[in-house]
Amino acid sequence: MAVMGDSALICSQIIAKNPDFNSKNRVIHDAISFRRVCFSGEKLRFRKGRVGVRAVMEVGAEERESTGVLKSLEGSLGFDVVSASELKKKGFLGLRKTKLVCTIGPACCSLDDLEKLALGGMNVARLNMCHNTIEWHRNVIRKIKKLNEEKGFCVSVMIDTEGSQINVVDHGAPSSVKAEDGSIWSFTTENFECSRPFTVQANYEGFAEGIKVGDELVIDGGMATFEVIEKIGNDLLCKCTDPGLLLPRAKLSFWRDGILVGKNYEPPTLSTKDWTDIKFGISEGVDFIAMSFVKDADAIKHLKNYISTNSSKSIKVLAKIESLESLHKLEEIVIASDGIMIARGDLGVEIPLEQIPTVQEKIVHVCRKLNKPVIVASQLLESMIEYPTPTRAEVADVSEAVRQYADALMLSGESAIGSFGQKALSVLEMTSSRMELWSREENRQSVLQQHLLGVSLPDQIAEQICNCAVEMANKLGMDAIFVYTKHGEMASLLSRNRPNSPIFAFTNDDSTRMALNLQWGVTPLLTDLSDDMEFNIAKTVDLIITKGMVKQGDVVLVVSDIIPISAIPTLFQSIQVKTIV
Ligand SMILES: Nc1ncnc2c1ncn2[C@@H]1O[C@H](COP(=O)(O)OP(=O)(O)OP(=O)(O)O)[C@@H](O)[C@H]1O
Ligand SMILES: CC(=O)C(=O)O
Ligand SMILES: [K+]
Ligand SMILES: [Mg+2]
Repeated sequence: MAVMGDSALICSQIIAKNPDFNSKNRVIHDAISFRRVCFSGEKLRFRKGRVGVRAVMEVGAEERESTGVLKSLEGSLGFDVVSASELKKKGFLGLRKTKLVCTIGPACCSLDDLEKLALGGMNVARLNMCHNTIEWHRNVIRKIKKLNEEKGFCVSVMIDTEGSQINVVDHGAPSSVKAEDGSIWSFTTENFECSRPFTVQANYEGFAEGIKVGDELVIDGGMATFEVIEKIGNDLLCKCTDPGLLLPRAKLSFWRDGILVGKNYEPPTLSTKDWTDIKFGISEGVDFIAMSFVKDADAIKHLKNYISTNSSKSIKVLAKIESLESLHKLEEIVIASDGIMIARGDLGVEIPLEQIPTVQEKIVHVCRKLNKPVIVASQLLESMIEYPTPTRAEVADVSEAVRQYADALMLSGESAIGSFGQKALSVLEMTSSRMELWSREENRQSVLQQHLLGVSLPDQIAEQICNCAVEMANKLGMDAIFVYTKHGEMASLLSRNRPNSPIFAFTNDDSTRMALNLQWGVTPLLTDLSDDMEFNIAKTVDLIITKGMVKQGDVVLVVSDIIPISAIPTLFQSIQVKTIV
């Protein structure tokens, strides 16, 4: 077995490097089903029996902690540094369940800043391709990967496409411009000199197509409103009817009789620039691509097909719900995608603001029903872009998203350009941990409504096993759930039930590990998995004991769906209970 070979190598390295490794380094080990005292340097017999292999593991783990030389042993357990230290400090129930996404921008792109965000609990770094150069993004991605590799973090990378919304390219001023009541403005796609006042350049050639005199042009969902008074070729002459600010890159939408118009002649979901950015993301090995302004499932399917033929690694495609159309086709989009982002910023431009809370709750619910991770994004702690404390209303908004059981929360400008990005992250971290604890203590968890996802019998069995496992873990107050999973399916089915105990997902697939970073309550661990499930379970439980992460009396529920060693072509799906003695 591969694991035995690796262990033998590690053991001989220890002996060679540490001739005076003495009895003080003795590892006294309480394991599940046996007790064994093992000395470093002891001649270990390598045979198929588990005792020999375990003994080597123990010596190796102790050695790594005393000198930090043998990183491969941390690898054999697969913990990232942040989860490992949280677990040691706070115990199983202290692990945060809600995942945190930070948008990386000029305010947090140095190696040092990124490391601070990683230490602060950032699970996913988001790069918005609307801003900055490809070179800048490449640099940031490489820094994150370097931190993961060299410092033991596990931060996934997401790129977010620019998308094809109609927005302002130029309004003749470096920052914002005020539109006064009754003032007349020309909206054009022509590139003009900065000296031309009252002129706004839009980014899309066909922006005025289908627009009629009398239609309303709304800026950023209500920052300012104009009435179209004349069409001159491709240009629109408009009168300001509701004064306000025009910001750089402000979004334009058209309304007729209180209904959004102009959707038939909008540009495609993925522009030429988006495809360039997607190719870049694939070449840099990002973990997620978030698609802006998704209209239907087709664009998602198209991108997923493209990735499956053009990327050597599996990259998850997230659909951003930020238009009226995407709300109308919500279920088909959720089914087609690998996850959802509720992009409340642009969504608030297309639907009345007072509808955002209920729409958010509905999307979170649909995602949980269909088992897709969901991110709540935009303006969570907006005031922290400028101020060091959040408003009470912002904290309440964050808590509500956690109470709704969103998988993840996202910082945008708060981290990208804000002065208090790390502090904003710690507000998310503390607020979500507090709400999770309250929900558990008050027994507020909402039970998953029965909705069978699986079509084939093995899928249905997996789903039922996960539902039962969580029910059992909650009822019996189990300390942790361990799951062994190749593609993350079982882990996500467990997460979907939002158990009280944390889920440790052991996988030997790096892209599965990085994708699980977005799933509620899952700590993904990259580890060697052998075909022998009993061996995997024994090995991982042992290592966790050795590293002081469990204590006597802890009860762990183990769920697995890996083909057993006999290579009989059947899936072996099981629930086991392990008590640490
Ligand atoms: N890479 C970057 N370089 C420069 N500025 C950035 C960068 N990323 C974000 N920002 C700034 O942070 C602000 C918030 O960022 P974010 O990407 O969340 O914008 P958004 O408008 O919510 O997203 P989207 O464009 O996807 O709708 C942006 O308006 C921009 O000023
Ligand atoms: C995140 C994003 O795209 C939005 O809120 O519009
Ligand atoms: K974007
Ligand atoms: Mg958006």
